[in-house]
Amino acid sequence: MVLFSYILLTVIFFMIYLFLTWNFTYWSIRGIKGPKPLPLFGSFPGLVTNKQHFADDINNIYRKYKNCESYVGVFLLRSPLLMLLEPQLVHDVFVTAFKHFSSNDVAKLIDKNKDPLLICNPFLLSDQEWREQRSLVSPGFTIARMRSSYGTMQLVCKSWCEFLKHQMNIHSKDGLNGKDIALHFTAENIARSVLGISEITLVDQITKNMKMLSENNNVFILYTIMAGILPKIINIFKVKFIPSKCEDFFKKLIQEALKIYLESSTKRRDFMDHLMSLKKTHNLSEQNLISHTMTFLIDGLDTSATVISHCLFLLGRYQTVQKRLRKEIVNNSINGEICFETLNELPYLNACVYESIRILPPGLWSIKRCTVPYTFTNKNGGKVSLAIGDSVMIPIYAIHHDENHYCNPDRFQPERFLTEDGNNLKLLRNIGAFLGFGDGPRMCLGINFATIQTKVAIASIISQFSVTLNVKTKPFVKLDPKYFLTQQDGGVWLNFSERRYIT
Ligand code: HEM
Repeated sequence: MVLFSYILLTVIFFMIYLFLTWNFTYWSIRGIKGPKPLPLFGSFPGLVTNKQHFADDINNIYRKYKNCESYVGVFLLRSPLLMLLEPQLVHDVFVTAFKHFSSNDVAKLIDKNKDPLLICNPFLLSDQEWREQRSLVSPGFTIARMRSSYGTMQLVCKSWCEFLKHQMNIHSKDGLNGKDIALHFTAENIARSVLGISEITLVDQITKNMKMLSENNNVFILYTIMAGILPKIINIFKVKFIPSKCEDFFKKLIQEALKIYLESSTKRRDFMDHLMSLKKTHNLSEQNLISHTMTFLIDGLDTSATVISHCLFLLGRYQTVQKRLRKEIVNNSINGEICFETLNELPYLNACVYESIRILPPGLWSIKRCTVPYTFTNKNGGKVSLAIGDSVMIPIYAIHHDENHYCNPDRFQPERFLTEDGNNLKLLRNIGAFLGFGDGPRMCLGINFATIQTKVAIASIISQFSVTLNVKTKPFVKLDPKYFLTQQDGGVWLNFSERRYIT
């Protein structure tokens, strides 16, 4: 009996082992090199063990192979991915060969019937649906529309700085949590300048619900892991991405915003106004209006807060950069305020924001699906042909930290984004070395709003406060393995001391 149980257990373990490893030859039989995958973990143990961040696992593979290969075969748990190591190939995927890779891989995990708030989000759409929805909303993101929200953004900054002074009085020893205060700002800013809502209790609830969605969405995280082990599961069932409680909250919030717009007697020229004109011209349903507005909250709130908190972290760590930035801001302010056109053209502020996004990009990697067969050529002359449904991984964080493109890559050095003709960013993007907002036809739709929102927040803080790192903050850049998203290890804790004399 004991012997029988022993044999049965061995057979079961062997079957599980076979199941977990049978497709690990996917790349080797195509002649593609890559790290030896581990059963269950695939090529990225950090994803399961939490010992190091998933993006650091990617970075290790990138660094090991980049000098001899243009791409390697890797496994996300059990799912095969072709990881690109040469920025030029990455640029091809985003721009020149876009039609071959026009879908985001994550879209396959979402069921739009279960998540009606996501039905119009361009990030999750493919083919004709994506083209239609993106072209419908794009005119809502023009610089002219952003300009019309700028006055409100400045008011939000004022109340945010007052909030910080108050918080510092209460928590002077512990410092303030950079991500929390940045989320407070982006939530209030989007609530007031996009939704037209100014009730502060709602702002707190927006932050709470967004955190639930991005940090504590355990069901969806578990489902993503299961889909990595059993890819076919996505054809059988999908889970809801937005928990019902959050969905109800956001739906009511946006319905309230639509009501405020309709009842207001002043003409607005903002994003909401664009959506309302679409309602008339394209017969947009209320559900579509709500979903387009939700895109702003889902894609824009946490990403911008991440950039603001990390930019403050790096400015706190590099005091000479902070002083130079303050000088630029103060010299270009009139009565403590910067006008919209000037804000857009401050070169050092721009460079600080882009350098923060380079060092700690909110999108650490990207996975694109092959939509039309495509062949990549390796630097050693080999080739690999991808079929529809194969996926490529773009190691954004690793490319941003590659010393071939950025010397001393961990150093915060905004000067690298300054050139006399101001073209350095364009150059880096064209060689596939800067991907903070993606590139090509699917490049971040909210880039104008995101950069203005981030710059106005940083300018207000730096002109009014000296920012230093609290002792709780680890000074060297390292991703926190406990979070799937971008977060400095241990969090960002900041001290703000009010500046009495503007110099
Ligand atoms: C600093 C803040 C932000 C960063 C760093 C950022 C970054 C990105 C990145 C890397 C992508 C993916 C591009 C790709 O894989 O092809 C993206 C897509 C997108 N972003 Fe942003 N984003 C930010 C803020 C915003 C805001 C405020 C919005 C407002 C609506 C927004 C809306 C979108 C949308 C709709 C897409 C999908 C575009 C498409 O697939 O056609 N983002 N963003």
